[in-house]
Amino acid sequence: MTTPDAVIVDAVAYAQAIEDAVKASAAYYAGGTSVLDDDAYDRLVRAIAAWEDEHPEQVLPDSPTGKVAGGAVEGDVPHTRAMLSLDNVFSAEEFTAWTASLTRRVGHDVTRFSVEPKLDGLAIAARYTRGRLTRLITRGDGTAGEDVSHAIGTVEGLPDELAEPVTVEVRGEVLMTTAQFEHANEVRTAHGGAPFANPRNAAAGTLRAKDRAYTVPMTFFGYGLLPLDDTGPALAELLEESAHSDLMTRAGAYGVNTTATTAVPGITVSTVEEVLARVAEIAGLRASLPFGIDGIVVKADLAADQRAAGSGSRAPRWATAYKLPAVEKITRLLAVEWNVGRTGIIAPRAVLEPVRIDGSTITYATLHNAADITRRDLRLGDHVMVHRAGDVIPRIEAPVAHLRTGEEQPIVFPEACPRCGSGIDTGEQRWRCVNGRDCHLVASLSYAAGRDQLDIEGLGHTRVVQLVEAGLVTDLAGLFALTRDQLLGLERMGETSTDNLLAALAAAKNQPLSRVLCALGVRGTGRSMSRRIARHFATMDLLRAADAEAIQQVEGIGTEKAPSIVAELAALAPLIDRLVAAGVNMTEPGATPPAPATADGTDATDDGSAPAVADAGPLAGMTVVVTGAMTGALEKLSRNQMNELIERAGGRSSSSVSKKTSLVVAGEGAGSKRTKAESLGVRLAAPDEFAALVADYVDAGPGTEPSA
Ligand SMILES: NC(=O)c1ccc[n+]([C@@H]2O[C@H](COP(=O)([O-])OP(=O)(O)OC[C@H]3O[C@@H](n4cnc5c(N)ncnc54)[C@H](O)[C@@H]3O)[C@@H](O)[C@H]2O)c1
Ligand SMILES: [Zn+2]
Repeated sequence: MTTPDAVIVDAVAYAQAIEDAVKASAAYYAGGTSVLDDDAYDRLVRAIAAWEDEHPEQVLPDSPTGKVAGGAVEGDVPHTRAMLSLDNVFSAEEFTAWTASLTRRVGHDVTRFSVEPKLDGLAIAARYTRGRLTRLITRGDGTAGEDVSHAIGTVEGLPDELAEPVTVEVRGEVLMTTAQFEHANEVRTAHGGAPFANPRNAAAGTLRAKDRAYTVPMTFFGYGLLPLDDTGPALAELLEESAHSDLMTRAGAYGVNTTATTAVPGITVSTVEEVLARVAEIAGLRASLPFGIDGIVVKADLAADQRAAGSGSRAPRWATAYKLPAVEKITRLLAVEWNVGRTGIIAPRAVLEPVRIDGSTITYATLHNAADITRRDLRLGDHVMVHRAGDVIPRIEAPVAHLRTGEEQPIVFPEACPRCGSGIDTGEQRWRCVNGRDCHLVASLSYAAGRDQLDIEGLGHTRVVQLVEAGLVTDLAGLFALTRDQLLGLERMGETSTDNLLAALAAAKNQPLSRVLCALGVRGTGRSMSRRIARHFATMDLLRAADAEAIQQVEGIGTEKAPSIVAELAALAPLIDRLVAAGVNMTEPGATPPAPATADGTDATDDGSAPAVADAGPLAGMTVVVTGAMTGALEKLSRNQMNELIERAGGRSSSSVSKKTSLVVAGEGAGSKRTKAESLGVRLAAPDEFAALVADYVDAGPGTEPSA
């Protein structure tokens, strides 16, 4: 209930709203997919009710308000006693108010409540004659339902024969458990049918379907037991006078399934506080239940109290549904991402148009595997029913196929591992990178060897795969332990390439700390962040000694990122130690280490001496943006190397031009950034001019100190 109700402005909109609601209800109760999720439907009905309050003389006969099933369903088998809906409460306050009105109607405080889960299926009346199940009837409009006796034998928990030869009517909910729902959709799609949107929908559709080529099981939970016309007078009276909880015990003894068999059995309690405690308990178990519930039903347990409270035309006054937040919403599928897990499993993940479900905004949902996508015929742009319960990862239940516009696009499956670029083993339902558990290693080594990190020439992706597959390297440090013989033993590895690779590896050991950090792949720190950290701490030792608070001194690192960087570095400690042992440089040339903190925790520089952070260099205090192609002395530098150069010279590199930019180095072909700099009056420099400005820093290659 986070979205406000729609407001109906005139009679035309009112009539349209009624038509929409009736159509949605008809689909909802018949097992079709409603174009509205429950929240949207409830909001629409509330808007209709609000308009009717203002215009009581214009209420249309089709209006869903005040009717069982919104008046959208009919039936031709009369019920012995009306099968009603339930009124709702949404909070402890509303519930307490409800008990107060119950007290008024009954004439005294109700001191025995029955509390049971509100099962999310559909109501059914099962008639037993001398112990044999003879007829199944849906709720219909409440006074008459539809005969669905064809479903006898497919509903677990509703035995063909009771333990006693009694003539009674059992009422309860038919639903599909999560497992039954998945099975039903498998069978259904195998028969060419469209998958059901959710278990409730599947149960409604399955119960009403006649002459299907297949049957799929459902489950029944009883919550009512009453006499039929030919029930013997003694039993009839007993049933009329029994408390709800006793009727449930009796139903169980007859062999009917009830909530007593679940993790959330119906119980009786005597106070409002106890009811609320049980509500909280059931709500807490909701996500772990093997079937859906959408609330908790609270009933006056004693027959006398129920009689005294009576019933309205739509709902009894002696019971109410304490509704839980909806766990399903309709939203759109925008994209599918493919992520590689620790074991190399490649799993699709749905990117959704953000939608609020049960208090959180959902933007991703699991999609299990590729076959699952195909089976459910999901397409990009589809409206989809998304389910989220508790902390369980949200999942897409099904596309709302009749909302398709024709603009939907097929979902493209990856042809290579999205992490390491190797092949994909599609032999099983769950796709897997051919490198399996080593996928991550291949990817992280390839990344570490990349041009902007350790820049190890000759160590491309294929070579990395080769090294990993041969078992020669198991982590980054292993690269530096490779021997000439080991390399020569590899396929397509001649003397020259071996020596070149060894030389490249030796040179890589002299890369500055910023690049080593980046190569380590510390989560949350890309290239520029690694540079900022390295310049701030100057040495790996000082960085490793820093706590979260100290790391927050680095620009751009906040309270969230800092502890995670500390944790990552701690986890990487053994690897860092091995890199140090292998002789890898762990200092940042040109950076001055921060001054140590004094005993009282303040910076030593607080006494007015020079600030610890190096502010020397020709670019001190400047923010510099590079655009276009570099020429002259800078020609060979990649964009990343240019940024390194700027930072060595005391500046700050940035990729976008703003009023805060101090200087834009505009090379050949510079376009919009140059124009923007001009319009903002930001200083521009040609590559040669800039090269002269930072001349002292240009040649400061890996591991060398600036000549200044
Ligand atoms: N999405 C749509 O288009 C659409 C259309 C119509 C209705 N709806 C939804 O249906 C709901 C209202 O419909 P309703 O009248 O079928 O249900 P309800 O919420 O009014 O509840 C009454 C029903 O609860 C069930 N129930 C479950 N456990 C029970 C228990 N322990 N004791 C007694 N009854 C129990 C019974 O089937 C009973 O008929 C609304 O929440 C609405 O959002 C949605
Ligand atoms: Zn891979």
